[in-house]
Amino acid sequence: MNVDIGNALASVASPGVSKDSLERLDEHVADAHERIEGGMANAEHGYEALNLPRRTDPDEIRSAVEPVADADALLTVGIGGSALGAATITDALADESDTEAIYLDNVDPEWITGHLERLDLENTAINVVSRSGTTAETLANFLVVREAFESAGVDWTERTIVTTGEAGPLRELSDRHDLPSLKVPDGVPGRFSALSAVGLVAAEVCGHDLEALLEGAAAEAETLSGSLFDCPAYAYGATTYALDQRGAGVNAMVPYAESLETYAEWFAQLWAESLGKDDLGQTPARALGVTDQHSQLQLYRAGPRDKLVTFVSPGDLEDREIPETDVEDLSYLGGTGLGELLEAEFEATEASLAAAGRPNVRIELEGVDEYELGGLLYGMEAATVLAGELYGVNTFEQPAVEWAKKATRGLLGGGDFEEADAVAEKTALRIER
Ligand SMILES: O=P(O)(O)OC[C@H]1O[C@H](O)[C@H](O)[C@@H](O)[C@@H]1O
Repeated sequence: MNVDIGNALASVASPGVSKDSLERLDEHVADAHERIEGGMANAEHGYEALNLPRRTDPDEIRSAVEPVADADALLTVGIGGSALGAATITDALADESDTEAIYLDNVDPEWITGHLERLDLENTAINVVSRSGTTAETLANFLVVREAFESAGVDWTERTIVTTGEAGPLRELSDRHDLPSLKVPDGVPGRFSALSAVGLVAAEVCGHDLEALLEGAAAEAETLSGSLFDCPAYAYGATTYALDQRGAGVNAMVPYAESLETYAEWFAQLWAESLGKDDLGQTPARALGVTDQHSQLQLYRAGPRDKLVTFVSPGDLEDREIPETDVEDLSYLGGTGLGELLEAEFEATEASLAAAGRPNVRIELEGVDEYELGGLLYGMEAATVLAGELYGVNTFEQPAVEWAKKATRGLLGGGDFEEADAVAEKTALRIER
């Protein structure tokens, strides 16, 4: 990926960052890079994720999924980092696949029932993913899915792959039923695990090229260096950090490709959980080009000056011609392509923000394929790690999320957790109809 930070400069935007400030920040980038390189070399928790392009073994994944390789549908049961990386990949590359990829990452009972009633379970495979093996939503959904398979007379043990940590309830269950299983690599937090089995099992079942995904990521890894001016990922991490320091507390991720909508969800988790701590962090927002030009753009161009917009330009998409028309006012559209229109809208929107002095950054891809996607995922992970170093936070923990997990467990009688008491102590001021 390439990154263009021109529209984030103080000469264009406010808040903006001057070239001089970026040069001063570059000294901190050099220190941060040294820390990151050391962490990678010593396989330290979190930093190890940046080694995945070299460590992940596609053959191991291929052999684990062999028993279900012919599935018409793959039900991935997982949440957060155990679903969004895989979903980003299979949604982005969906056109190349005959297998329907479904992600059960919510416990909405009607929605789950709808999927289970609709699918031909005999030709459906289950991909259960949980790093900890204890996440209530994932385990509950798995129990429900399992029972649906049993009721339909389908042997779920023949149709299930498990990806989890070394130990825990899901590992035990997988051992007990002798299920094909893969391990979430040590030192790799869920939201950084897209390029491991966590993200790649679904990609393999859907027929995507794992080697190309990893090669794209490895090429991005090659760019990591001690200067933001030599490394697109660091340029992004450092610029967003500098803009946040100057008041851009919101980062709206706006891919200009329908296929990358899920990528914005993945990025939101990565950015929010990694950097949102110690009263610091930048709030990720999600939007889609061109659709949200007609809903959110007004706010981004004329609302409070607290936002950075990050565009993802997908490069050339396979175009579709817009037919000629004899309606005079529409004649400018005839003979062009939808892709051309998309590109023009993107450039116009980018220019409109710059003209209003609103900071924006452009991430450029050369198409949406495995190689480019691998580079994008890796690049944004590296950007996040770099930003975490600059903020001085612990990028790889998420203690604030654990609090609500304990409260939920306490409420359901799954143990004695003082966090659950806070639910009963809620302050109420209800206005009734
Ligand atoms: O993979 P799991 O252990 O099931 O965790 C799934 C998700 O749940 C948590 O609440 C964390 O905040 C996420 O970072 C994690 O990705």
